[in-house]
Amino acid sequence: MRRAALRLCALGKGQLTPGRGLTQGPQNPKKQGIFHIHEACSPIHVNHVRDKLREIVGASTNWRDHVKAMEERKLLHSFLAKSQDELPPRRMKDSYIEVLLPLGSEPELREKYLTVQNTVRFGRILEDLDSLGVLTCYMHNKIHSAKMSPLSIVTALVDKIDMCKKSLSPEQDIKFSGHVSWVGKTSMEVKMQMFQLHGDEFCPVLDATFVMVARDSENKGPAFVNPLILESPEEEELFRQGELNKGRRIAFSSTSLLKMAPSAEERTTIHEMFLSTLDPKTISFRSRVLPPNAVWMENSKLKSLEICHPQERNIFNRIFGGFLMRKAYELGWATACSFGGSRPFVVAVDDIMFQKPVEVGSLLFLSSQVCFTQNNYIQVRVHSEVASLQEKEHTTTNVFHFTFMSEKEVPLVFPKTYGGSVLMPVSTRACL
Ligand SMILES: CCCCCCCCCCCCCCCCCC(=O)SCCNC(=O)CCNC(=O)[C@H](O)C(C)(C)COP(=O)(O)OP(=O)(O)OC[C@H]1O[C@@H](n2cnc3c(N)ncnc32)[C@H](O)[C@@H]1OP(=O)(O)O
Repeated sequence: MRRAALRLCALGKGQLTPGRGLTQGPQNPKKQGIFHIHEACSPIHVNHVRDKLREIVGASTNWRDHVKAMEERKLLHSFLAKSQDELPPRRMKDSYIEVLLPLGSEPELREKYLTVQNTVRFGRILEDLDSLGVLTCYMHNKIHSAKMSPLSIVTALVDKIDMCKKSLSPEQDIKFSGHVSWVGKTSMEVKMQMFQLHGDEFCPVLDATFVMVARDSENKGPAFVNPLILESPEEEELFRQGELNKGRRIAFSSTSLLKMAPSAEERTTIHEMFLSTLDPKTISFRSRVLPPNAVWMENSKLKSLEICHPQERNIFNRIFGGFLMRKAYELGWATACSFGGSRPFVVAVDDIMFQKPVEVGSLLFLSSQVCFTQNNYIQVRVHSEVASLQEKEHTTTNVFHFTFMSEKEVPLVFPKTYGGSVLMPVSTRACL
């Protein structure tokens, strides 16, 4: 949570420009990143991405046959490598894909992506990014002699998504691109970009970094991925960033407030915030009052429940990560909207960790709250838990962090409890 907080701090101070800046003019996407490496690529239609994934994995098209399809996948076990050295290295361009979302030319498709404010549903974009990320990884690990892959590739982490534009038009075509930019032993980092047609050029609107993990054919244990060969200084730099990201994630998880107490500076900030909410008319620690233009964090909460029907399954008969993200995002958006009292625009998404798969048939409990605000910015945390219909026990599957920009300046949020102040990014408060 603390890194997301620091990003908001930087946004508030104008230090951090999401992506390439909100007012970016038209650019030629072929000139960016590693685009020039694959000039001849023709984009896949967005509807074909899932069909391709289904073919690669051999997933059933109806729920009735899902057990049989999974039994067939067991046979692919023998194609799994015993070590990474057995696998041929791949270039970044081997996994490079472009996907077209023709909102401009296909009005029937537009309906699925449309908001009532005549913008594009970001939740749908999250679903497309998730599917594209997985397809990119299958391209990287493609066995040319086999139609089906022995790997089950799952989303482990949405490291970050930065929007470079406030809102997207539902009437202009969108193009996605993605490629594997770093590999470990069983994990891969994927970089994705999104562009929207403006005049006759595709302009950048979003940058995303996801981490995918390869599992065996039954999705029960880890599986090796093909190594990566680097062909230019640009690719070496992307790979180096991937290494740094891995190190940062390890360091970040070891400083989690679930594992260690707040630092002296953080404790001081928490205490000062607590003191600022004490009623000056009493000398009691129990008598709390809100400072002007502030809201108790607890009063910003919204909750929802989803039943995870088979329709929302992924190719491995678990619940599709993109669906979980869409539902969490929409609850987060509603939380920001009701808190700020005006229309929020998503600015960034950080650190969505997929800790456990969600089984089909589970009950999905989402709970969302504002955990920090600054000027027009609202940071929302959505916590997701599942329970089966039979067992009452709840298990956390994800924690989502969304940063929104509201049309109007928003109130401050104050935690009433120690738990609330730990959720609050104290390091961000310290930088106010
Ligand atoms: C039309 C009809 C339709 C028919 C049906 C088809 C329906 C189609 C509709 C959907 C289509 C699209 C589907 C596309 C698929 C989407 C994917 C998903 O949904 S997936 C669903 C959503 N996702 C899920 O459900 C996943 C749930 N999570 C899990 O299962 C596990 O936490 C785990 C497998 C991710 C890691 O398990 P763990 O025991 O920790 O594993 P290990 O210790 O063994 O480490 C292995 C490697 O992983 C690394 N690593 C680990 N964590 C992270 C991290 N946070 N950050 C970074 N890295 C991480 C670690 O460093 C190591 O790397 P390396 O050193 O080897 O390189």
